[in-house]
Formats: sequence, C-alpha cells, structure tokens
Amino acid sequence: MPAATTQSERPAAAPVRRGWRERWLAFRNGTVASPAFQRWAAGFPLTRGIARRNTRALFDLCAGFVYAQVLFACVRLDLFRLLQPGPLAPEVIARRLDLPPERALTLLKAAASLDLLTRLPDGRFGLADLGAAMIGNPSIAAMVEHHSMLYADLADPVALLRDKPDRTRLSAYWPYAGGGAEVAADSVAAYSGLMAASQAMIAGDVLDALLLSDRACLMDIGGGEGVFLFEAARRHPHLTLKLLDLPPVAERARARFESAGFGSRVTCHGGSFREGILPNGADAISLVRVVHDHDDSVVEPLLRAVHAALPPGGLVAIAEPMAGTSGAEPIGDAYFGFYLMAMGSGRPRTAAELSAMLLEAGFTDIRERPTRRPLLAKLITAKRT
Ligand SMILES: C[S@@+](CC[C@H](N)C(=O)[O-])C[C@H]1O[C@@H](n2cnc3c(N)ncnc32)[C@H](O)[C@@H]1O
Repeated sequence: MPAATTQSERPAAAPVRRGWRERWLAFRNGTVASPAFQRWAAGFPLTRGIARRNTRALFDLCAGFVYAQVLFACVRLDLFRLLQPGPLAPEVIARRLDLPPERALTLLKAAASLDLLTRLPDGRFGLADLGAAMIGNPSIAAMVEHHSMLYADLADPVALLRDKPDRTRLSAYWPYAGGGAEVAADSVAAYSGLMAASQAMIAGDVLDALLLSDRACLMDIGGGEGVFLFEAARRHPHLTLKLLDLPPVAERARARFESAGFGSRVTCHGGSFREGILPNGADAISLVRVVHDHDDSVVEPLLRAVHAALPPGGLVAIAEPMAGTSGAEPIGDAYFGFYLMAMGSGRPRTAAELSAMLLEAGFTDIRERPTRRPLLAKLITAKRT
C-alpha cells in the first residue's frame, strides 16, 4: 500500500497544456454565452443569420415535446386521413373531429407551422408534404402512438440516467429486453405488429443494397413476423428461407408464411439466439434491427455464433439505424440512445464499432453498403473466409 502523502508532499500538478482547438472553443463559448454579445450578434448584418439560426435551433430543442404532441394529436384524431380526399374548411374539420372550433383552429395552425398541413388562401386546410408522407407510411403513426410510453419513461430523464430501473414501460413492451428466455405469446403481439408495419419501409432499402443473387439460403435472425423475408423471397425466387425468432414470434411468422402459400420454401425456428447455437444450412444470415437492441455481452457471442453457423464464403448482413450517420446524428445518439436506455438493453453503435465487432468475431471483407435512407437503416456486410 503506498504511504499516505500530505498536501505539501504531493508533486505539483503539471500545468495542463491546452491545444489551439480547446483554447478557441473556450474563447468562443465564453463569447457566445455573453448576453451583450448575443444582442450585438443578432443585430450585426454579418452575424444576424447565424444568431437567428442558433436561436431557432435552441428554441426547437426546448419545444420538441410540444411539436411531438401536436403530431400525436393529429394522429389520434386521424386528421391526415380526414384531409386525404382534399382540403376542408376549419369549421368542417372542427365538426368532424368533434372539437370546439377555436381549439381545432389552434391545432390546424400548429400543424401547418410544422409542415404537416398547408393553409390555402381561402382559409381551408389540406395536407402538406409531411402530412401526406404520414398517409403513405401508416407505420409512422403507429410509432407516434407508441411514443407515449417512451415519453412516460423519459418523464424524469436524470433519474433514468442515474439508476437503471427494474421496470419501465418500454422494458415491459419489449419483454426480451430483460434477457429472460421465456416470453409469453400475448406479450409479443404488440411489438411484433409494430415491427412488421415499419419493416416494409426498411426491407426495400436494405434489399436494394444487398447482393443475394449468388446465395442459396437466407436466414433472418430476429426476423419477427417475416416481412423482411417476404420481400427477399419476392425479389429472389431461387432463395430458400429460414427465420429464427423467439418461439411465439416464430409461430406468428410461420402462420403468415403458411397462409401466403410458401410451403417448404421457408422454415421458421422458434428459439433464442442467446443459446449460442444457430440453425445451420444458410449461406447468408441477416440481422435487421436486432443488434442495437442488445448489450455487447449478448452481441459478441451472437456474432461468433453467426460466424460458426455459416459455411466458408458465407455472408452476414447487419442492417439498422446506426450512430454517427451523417445528417442523422441526433437519431442515433439522442433518439436511439435514450430509447434503448429506457428499454433497458442495447445501444446505438456506429458502423465502425459494428465493423470492429464483426472483425473480432472472425469475419473478413467487411463493407459498408450505401442504402437509400441511411437514417432508417445502414447496411454492413461481411464474409466468413
Ligand atoms: C426490433 S425487433 C426487429 C424485428 C425484425 N427484424 C424487423 O426489423 O422488423 C427484434 C426482434 O428480435 C427478436 N429477438 C429478441 N431477442 C431474441 C432472442 N434472444 N432470440 C431470437 N430472437 C430474438 C424479437 O422477438 C424481435 O422479433
């Protein structure tokens, strides 16, 4: 044990040498924090634009919850579908939504300010780009509804950061987040439906970027109700398919494939990938929106098991939203970072982190493949040599 030292005996701390970048940051932050500078910058022609953009960005951060609740109200009231046939006058909308006219107008104006609706010169309201996009993607509405649980879990974000609560609304919603092998059939229906609805958007983007024409059998691990495999089957009629998911989810997938007449082309395996052994026979394995749900202690053995299940030359594909995606940084680090923390399992990873994990598991030829909408899913492939 080292002898205790007194204050006077301690060697003087070496002066911290700050690089130019740190000194510049300190100077800039000190300047920007000054109310006098802010006032000046908001008026000076060369800085006015930056000052306004920063003020707006900070206000948007403060108001984000309110914007989300405006969207939530539109979804709950089914406002976008009401306006799908064409614009309506505010009084008509108020009657149809059973809202007092002045409250309906507050909602309509709020939605118009957020580019969900547009106000025509005659005073009627119709769909704007974002509202129309909501019609085309019903899974976004399902996600908006689902967010009421996330917001409840985030009501005290500091408490969430300090202690890992035993149970949150999201950990109950995603029963596998707790790591238990047993999940009841009735506990998977809600999340499997939500995933199946949103998978339609992802599958097309991922399969556009994933070369499967030289593969014979694709296994989708954590494949949910099979929506990704349905699309793979449609595009690649020569492929046989396997799906692995927890038993009640695999059963839902099996029922879907059976009613679609897939016969022996697809096999659904009910089991847990945490057991370390995966079904053999596939020369391509996909993990779509699966890896980010799990801690490193689960993902590392999972990737080793994927490696072991593939033949030489076998292909693995990881597709999910990734941290550090250019232009979508808050989606990875802020949204998924806090979502997964509330769920109690997993973390958003960068493409570089996933690539390092693949390398560690024994894979080679690790490549990032560009996808159409990287903020929804990026794709990394690798091979077993
Ligand atoms: C976020 S969902 C993604 C589903 C699907 N891949 C998609 O993108 O729509 C994660 C899936 O992994 C499955 N899963 C979670 N833990 C698992 C485990 N230990 N073994 C097998 N599947 C598991 C879940 O049941 C769920 O279907």
